[in-house]
Amino acid sequence: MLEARAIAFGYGGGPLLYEGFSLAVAPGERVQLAAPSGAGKTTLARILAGYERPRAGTVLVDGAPLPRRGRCPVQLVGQHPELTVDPRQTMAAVLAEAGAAPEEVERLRALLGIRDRWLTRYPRELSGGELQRFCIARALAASPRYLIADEVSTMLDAVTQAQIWSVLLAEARARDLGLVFVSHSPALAARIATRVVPLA
Ligand SMILES: Nc1ncnc2c1ncn2[C@@H]1O[C@H](COP(=O)(O)OP(=O)(O)OP(=O)(O)O)[C@@H](O)[C@H]1O
Repeated sequence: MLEARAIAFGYGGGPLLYEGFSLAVAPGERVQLAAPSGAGKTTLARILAGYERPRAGTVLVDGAPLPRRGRCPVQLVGQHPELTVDPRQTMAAVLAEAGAAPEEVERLRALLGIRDRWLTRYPRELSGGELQRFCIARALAASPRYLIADEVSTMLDAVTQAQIWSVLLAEARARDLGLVFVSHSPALAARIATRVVPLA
């Protein structure tokens, strides 16, 4: 179980975005975080994956806090893939970061349509959609128990969006992954979600 318990968060000394927010996600559940723009969905996604520390409350996986180093059981894929890759690394190195077996990397590459010729390039030499495929492959290669997907397909055309979500859905089902996602597309959300959680 992924649990956020009594989370309070505000940026700097600013007002709280939320207080006493709790959420529990079981393996296999696909939870849509729903709230108006600016309510703090992206922030909560970062808190759940351990990238932001709440002012109060805790994030637990099976009762234990997220590990401070090593592979995190909660992986985040965000809406700005260019911010999450090292610009000095080739894409082959980015993909290898998760430390997965070569066959698994190969399988994910094939599923996500990652071309051979992209591997020797640097992040700035790929389109946003191409880069996002790498970020999704890297997150899945880290064998997460929970995946947080924050508007992962916002920048993609309809065909690529459908392809990426069908991979995410198939992987989530096959691995009994818990999924927490943010999407501004009602049609997509209705297809993916097993539950909708309002943020405020
Ligand atoms: N690093 C930051 N420092 C200060 N304020 C921030 C920071 N990041 C976000 N905010 C503010 O915190 C609030 C929540 O932002 P967040 O991106 O989590 O909202 P959101 O619900 O994901 O919005 P959207 O649906 O528009 O993407 C917003 O008012 C935003 O301006």
